[in-house]
Amino acid sequence: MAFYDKPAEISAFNAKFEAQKIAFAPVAFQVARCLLKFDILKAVDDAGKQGISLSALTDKLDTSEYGISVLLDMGLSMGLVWQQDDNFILDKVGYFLLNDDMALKNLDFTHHVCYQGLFDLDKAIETGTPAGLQVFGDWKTIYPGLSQLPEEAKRSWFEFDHYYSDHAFPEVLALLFEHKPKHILDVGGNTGKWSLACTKHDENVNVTIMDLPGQLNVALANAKAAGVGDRVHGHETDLLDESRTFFAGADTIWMSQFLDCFSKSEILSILKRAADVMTADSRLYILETFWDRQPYEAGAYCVNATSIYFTAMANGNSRMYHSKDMMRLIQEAGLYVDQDTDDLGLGHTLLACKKK
Ligand SMILES: C[S@@+](CC[C@H](N)C(=O)[O-])C[C@H]1O[C@@H](n2cnc3c(N)ncnc32)[C@H](O)[C@@H]1O
Repeated sequence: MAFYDKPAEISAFNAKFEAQKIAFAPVAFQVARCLLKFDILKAVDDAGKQGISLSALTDKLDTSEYGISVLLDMGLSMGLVWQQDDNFILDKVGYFLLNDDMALKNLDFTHHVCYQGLFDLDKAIETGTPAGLQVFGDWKTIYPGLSQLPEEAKRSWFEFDHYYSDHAFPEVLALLFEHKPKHILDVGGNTGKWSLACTKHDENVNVTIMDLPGQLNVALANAKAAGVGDRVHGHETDLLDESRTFFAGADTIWMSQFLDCFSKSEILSILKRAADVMTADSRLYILETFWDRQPYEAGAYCVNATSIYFTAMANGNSRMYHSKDMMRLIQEAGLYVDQDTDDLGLGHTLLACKKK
């Protein structure tokens, strides 16, 4: 990690400007979203290097002249567009907002899942509960409610989750199958994407998905539809209930983007229960995005911002961890890290653990 280890080199004058940007950050966010939603940025992009005037944009688009002008003027201040004479021209940040799929997924998730609930971030911090989640329902954590979220929130939650894991899965699949697993326990298997990838990769492997009932039903239906229903099995559980033990028939345990859904004490309890069903030959794989292991500062920014989703919306007590915290918990649970691989997928780390 080559960032966050020295004070910013910035003048007081510019630092004061940065403080104003933070004060108006939700405004900037919603302006960016509207410039995308109403195709204004796209129309500016389509106009190329010579750009396009406000009146030409008004003729072209369904949005009012007032709407376009007020959004684009803020777009100038945000560096999304620049102006030459009367024409607006797309600038670099605007280009990436329009074309970078990670920025689009993050924006979509922030708007549909987090935005309203973030109003209650202070209450979440004070109470250690996901106080923002009440905008969607009365669940203790977001996970039992995932399949019942409003349509747009549900779509963007799954797209966000899958965007990150989909990028990592092809690379980690090869690493996992180096050890020729026969039966994989996919803990928090969600919609079954990993189980389907494993059963496609190896025609003999079996997978048992352990998850809450809502997700498990969807995952098993997906496995059946993919023709691998006989090799993808279900084990319904709620791992917040410490009396629930792990499925014991697997040689390999897989936890992808899973432990970040739990507090440190919950992780310790989960890892101890995993260790209880492991033998000296078993392997437990943990795939996570640790903020300190990101190759670029942009990655650490996204990972730390995602932590706040866990605080306000998901459960009020979990986060994207520093890798040292996870290492301590792994040790305390009676396991050790046998293999530690960074820079997989989009800033993912794979920890292969064995029993001490
Ligand atoms: C962030 S998703 C990870 C999905 C998938 N493993 C991936 O990499 O894309 C977390 C998963 O953990 C499950 N989960 C959350 N809380 C749980 C609990 N208390 N018991 C069992 N599963 C839980 C959720 O239902 C969800 O499927």
